[in-house]
Amino acid sequence: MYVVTAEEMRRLDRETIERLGIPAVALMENAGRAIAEEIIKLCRSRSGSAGSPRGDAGTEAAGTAGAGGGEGIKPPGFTVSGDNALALGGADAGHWLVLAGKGNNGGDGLAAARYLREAGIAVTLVYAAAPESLAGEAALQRDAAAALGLPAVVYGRDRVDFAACSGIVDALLGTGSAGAPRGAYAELIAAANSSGKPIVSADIPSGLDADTGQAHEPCIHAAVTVCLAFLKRGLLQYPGAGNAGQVVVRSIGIPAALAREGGVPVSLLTPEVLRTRLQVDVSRRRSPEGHKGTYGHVLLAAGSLSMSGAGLLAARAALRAGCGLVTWALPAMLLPHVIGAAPELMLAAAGGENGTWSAGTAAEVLRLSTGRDVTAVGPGLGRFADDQEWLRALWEGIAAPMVIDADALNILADSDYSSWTSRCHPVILTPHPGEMARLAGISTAEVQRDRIGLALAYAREHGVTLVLKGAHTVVATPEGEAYVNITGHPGMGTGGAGDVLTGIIAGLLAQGLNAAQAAAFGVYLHGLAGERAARQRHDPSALIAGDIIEAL
Ligand SMILES: NC(=O)C1=CN([C@@H]2O[C@H](COP(=O)(O)OP(=O)(O)OC[C@H]3O[C@@H](n4cnc5c(N)ncnc54)[C@H](OP(=O)(O)O)[C@@H]3O)[C@@H](O)[C@H]2O)[C@@H](O)CC1
Ligand SMILES: Nc1ncnc2c1ncn2[C@@H]1O[C@H](COP(=O)(O)OP(=O)(O)O)[C@@H](O)[C@H]1O
Ligand SMILES: [K+]
Repeated sequence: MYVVTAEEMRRLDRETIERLGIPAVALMENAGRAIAEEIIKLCRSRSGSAGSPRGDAGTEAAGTAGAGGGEGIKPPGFTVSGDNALALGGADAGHWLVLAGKGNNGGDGLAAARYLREAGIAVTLVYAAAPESLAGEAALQRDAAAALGLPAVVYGRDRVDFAACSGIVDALLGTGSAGAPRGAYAELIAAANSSGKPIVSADIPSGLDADTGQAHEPCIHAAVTVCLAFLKRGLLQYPGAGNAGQVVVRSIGIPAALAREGGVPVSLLTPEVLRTRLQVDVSRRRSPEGHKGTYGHVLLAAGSLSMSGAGLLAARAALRAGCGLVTWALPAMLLPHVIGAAPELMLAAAGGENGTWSAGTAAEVLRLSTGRDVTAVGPGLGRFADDQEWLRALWEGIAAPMVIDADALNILADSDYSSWTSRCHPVILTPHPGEMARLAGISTAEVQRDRIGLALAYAREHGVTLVLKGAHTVVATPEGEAYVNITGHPGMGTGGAGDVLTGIIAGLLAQGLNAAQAAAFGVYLHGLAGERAARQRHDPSALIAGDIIEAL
């Protein structure tokens, strides 16, 4: 599933209209119908009649519906069914307010209003601006609604009774919105939010930045957002993702092929995207003849006296991710204490005698990395004298992919690593927002302001695969593509969860996945395992990092 900016969306709209010759109003009709269908679905689920509604009398009259249930197989008969998607199926019809802006987002809402009326739902149009100010397709929708006799009021001139309605369609502002909502728009958004009524937003909640996910003041709090054609970046990024409610992406006649051909760089990380865009074998088939040598060997340089557990978590996660062998290099003093903690691991003393790392251990890590398929560094590493020289020696000397996490990222942030000899093998960086802030030399708040945009830019500029962790982790590649993950949950905000991810990604790299595949699939599996682990406990907040490994 493609994820677009407002600008990309406008380009795809234009191409559909100008190159394919589909009239703009046809797209708007499809949008209106999709919005109405989702509202009807919401009405049905709220009134408990979620089952497929029967259409016209024809279906029942044919006498063939309801085969099964012990009645045996009935012979096929003549059937007719209605447009079930636009039928209330016994749900309370209610009365909806349609808040319409003067742009095309408003036009979508006006088209939806006609379909709602068709389904038997009473609608009142609430214009944010004088109806005469609407233009183009939105004006056409205004006139169609008027010709049909849909009641309409103008905000500021007429009274709007929010208390009496059953729900609100937010068609005030869409991808053409700029800055914080002004005037009547702001007042309508505030009134809709405080009404307590369910709000269904057309395309994006009004007041949301469609690209960054920043919520202006005020911004609609939607129960459902019917996103049109392609998912907008702002709906995936917090806080916007929190304002959107349940997001449904509906097709309106803009072919996905246009996004593909047009090089839209961002996708939602789904099994289908993993299979098709990233060509990952998500079934993780193993050859019947496979042996531990087939599945690769991870070297992990991690752990120190106060953070040995980080190394252990990463090492165990790499094994659970399916690699053949894991060697954990750690400070010599720790080694006797972790023997047996995970009998499947191989241990190698590489650090200083006092349980910490030292610059002089780089030579030993380099030696250990020979013949290993991947080296992961960072979990529980700590900082030490001349650690920049240490990391530089590994960066320049390890002839295999590297995963760099935790304190190794902080070392990198303190280094001018663009001046280091460039590597022939890929690097995956896995920062959380705080580490990302140090790497990019900005504040954490600035990192969170547009995670997708930042990840794309940083990965391209530095030639690395970047895993920007946190809710909706972004994986960005040096080639300028990005994948946004939505597996996982806030219960995974627990010490060591990131170390587990490092191990998973390293384990996948060892099995021959390329950097983008290992990062994306690793992030996806990590979130999925977190979900599964949470289900096994009574509350997601009880999750600890080790549970994620066991759920892999
Ligand atoms: N064929 C198509 O094009 C398709 C379009 N589609 C739909 O159209 C939407 C995009 O429509 P759009 O480009 O007309 O912009 P839209 O979001 O309605 O807002 C523009 C209006 O808002 C106003 N305004 C702006 N900022 C403001 C603020 N802060 N506070 C107050 N007012 C503000 C601005 O007024 P101005 O500032 O220019 O006076 C202008 O009048 C898209 O999200 C989707 O729903 C889809 O159905 C697919 C087919
Ligand atoms: N709200 C959330 N939703 C989904 N995943 C989350 C959420 N909070 C944290 N995570 C995931 O948990 C992991 C935490 O990693 P990190 O902060 O590096 O922890 P640590 O350094 O303790 O190992 C990351 O993979 C992150 O994406
Ligand atoms: K909207």
